[in-house]
Amino acid sequence: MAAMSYLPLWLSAAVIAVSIYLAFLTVQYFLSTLRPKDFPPGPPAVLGLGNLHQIPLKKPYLKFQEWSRIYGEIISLKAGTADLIVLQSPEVLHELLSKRAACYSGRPYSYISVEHVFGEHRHKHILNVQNDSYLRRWRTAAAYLVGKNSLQDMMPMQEATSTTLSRNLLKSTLSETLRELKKWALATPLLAVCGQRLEKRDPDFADRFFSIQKVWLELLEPGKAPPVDAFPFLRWVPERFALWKSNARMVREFMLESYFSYLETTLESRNEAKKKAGGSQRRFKSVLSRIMEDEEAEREKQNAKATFSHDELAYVGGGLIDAAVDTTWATLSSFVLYMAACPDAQAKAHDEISRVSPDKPPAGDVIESIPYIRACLLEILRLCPAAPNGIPRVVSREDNYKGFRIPKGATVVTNFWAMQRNPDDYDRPDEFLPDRYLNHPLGLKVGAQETAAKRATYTFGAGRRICPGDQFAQNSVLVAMSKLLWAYNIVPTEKEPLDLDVETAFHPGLILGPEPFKVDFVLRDVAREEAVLRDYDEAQAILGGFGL
Ligand code: HEM
Repeated sequence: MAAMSYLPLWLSAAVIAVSIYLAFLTVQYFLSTLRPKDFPPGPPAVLGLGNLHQIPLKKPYLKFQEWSRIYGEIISLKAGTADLIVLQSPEVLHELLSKRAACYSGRPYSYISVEHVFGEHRHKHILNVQNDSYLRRWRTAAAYLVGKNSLQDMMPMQEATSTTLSRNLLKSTLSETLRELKKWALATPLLAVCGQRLEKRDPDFADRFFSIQKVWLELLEPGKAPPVDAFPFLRWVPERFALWKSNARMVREFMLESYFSYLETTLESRNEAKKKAGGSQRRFKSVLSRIMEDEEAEREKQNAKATFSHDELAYVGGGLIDAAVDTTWATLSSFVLYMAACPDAQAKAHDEISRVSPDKPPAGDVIESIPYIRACLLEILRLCPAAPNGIPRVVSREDNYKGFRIPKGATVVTNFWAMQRNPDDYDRPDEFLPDRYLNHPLGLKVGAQETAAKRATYTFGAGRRICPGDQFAQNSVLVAMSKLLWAYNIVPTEKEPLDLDVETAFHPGLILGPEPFKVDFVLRDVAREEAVLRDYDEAQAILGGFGL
């Protein structure tokens, strides 16, 4: 105060005003880390931190599940000043994401992704597309993965990559086995989306793809990347102290290179097809080539609808492939792990596949006649959802659910993990019991409440942003598993039982896939080797017939 008396009056007044303002901001900051009374319930928040210290950086869905038992189907958390809403029941998922889609279909802003990875293409990447007319256009285009006829057209591609996987496993050493599953997971959407065979790319493309994808997922993972959204000052740390900046650049460069290469491949094959027009060859139309065909037709019309630019198309293709690979890989790998760990279930699956396809590896249409293997897939999707917390949404305007206020700007997380392990719905929910789906189409236990919101799986999300690759992914995994089960016994390499514990056997990142595990693919009998090779040759001939 003594020092102030030497300052001119106006300066003293300014210092006091600034101090009051800063004090006000500080109080406001601290108060906004506490949960308002009318928000959905949740664990008590601490002044200054909210619930930040209680939200685990790894496998948060386990903690959310614990909280669902205490606080119910919808909880709210304060991550510092940010609001987080966790949906934990099919009913709240259906009500908010499907019925109130207008309010819950945007994606939250992520500084690292938007500013450092997407850059000038920020409005084109599906992970950052908001609930607007571009989303509708994007989703209409991706519908080539959804309709019944489109799924049928894709089937030869899924057969071909599954046959290649089965053939490659004949000669794979243990360390190569899991890599083969990854290559399959990339090869399938690559063929479907841009009509390119993985074998026709650089030999190191798959390895580069997976190492960059790992870096990319870590940049999205709380705990691996610094919390630059909660603490903006971290954005200004120079690159030499902020590894995430160079990692984001690496992801961005690979994204540009790969996305535009998918588009170039499609353009080349379309040009080739045009040159050969009138020839007898049937050509496969990938998702991107179908979109281009539609767009050309649209441009020829007067009053044409808006069409995609070259760059937008590259991002449609790239976004689809990126979203497909790790999720499908995780699902197939979990399936393989559970088959090896549960020999009784595998024996039933073997019986079923031998019944429907006694003499040769099954074709794609087998997926219509394997209810037990389908039940195994549903059980894998229930127990090991590849994205247990989905992809976050943002609330676009304030809403109210059963008297609870849901604030504008809150991030919404869907906890499929808790929904799919709820003992009120499922008998012995933590166990692998595929028969539950034979006893009830939704896998529900006797006496479980059946509401319109209940589904066989929630793993693909809900509402306007539901996964567009849902059926395509399920078909891919079913065809691959059918071919693998036809040819092989999947057995643990070592005597000890395989670990299935989510805490130790599964990766803690955003995608829930198994940590490396040891299994052998042992031919069920030697005669099957020749059949697998023949199946592979036939698939190659089919791809050749399609001009691939
Ligand atoms: C088992 C495999 C898969 C799982 C578990 C899975 C799961 C999911 C989930 C949970 C979402 C977020 C949905 C929501 O916000 O409600 C999503 C979005 C998405 N998925 Fe999948 N997915 C799988 C396979 C695929 C495949 C094969 C493709 C494409 C070929 C694909 C393309 C996408 C795209 C483009 C989005 C973003 C959609 C949007 O934001 O509008 N997914 N997926």
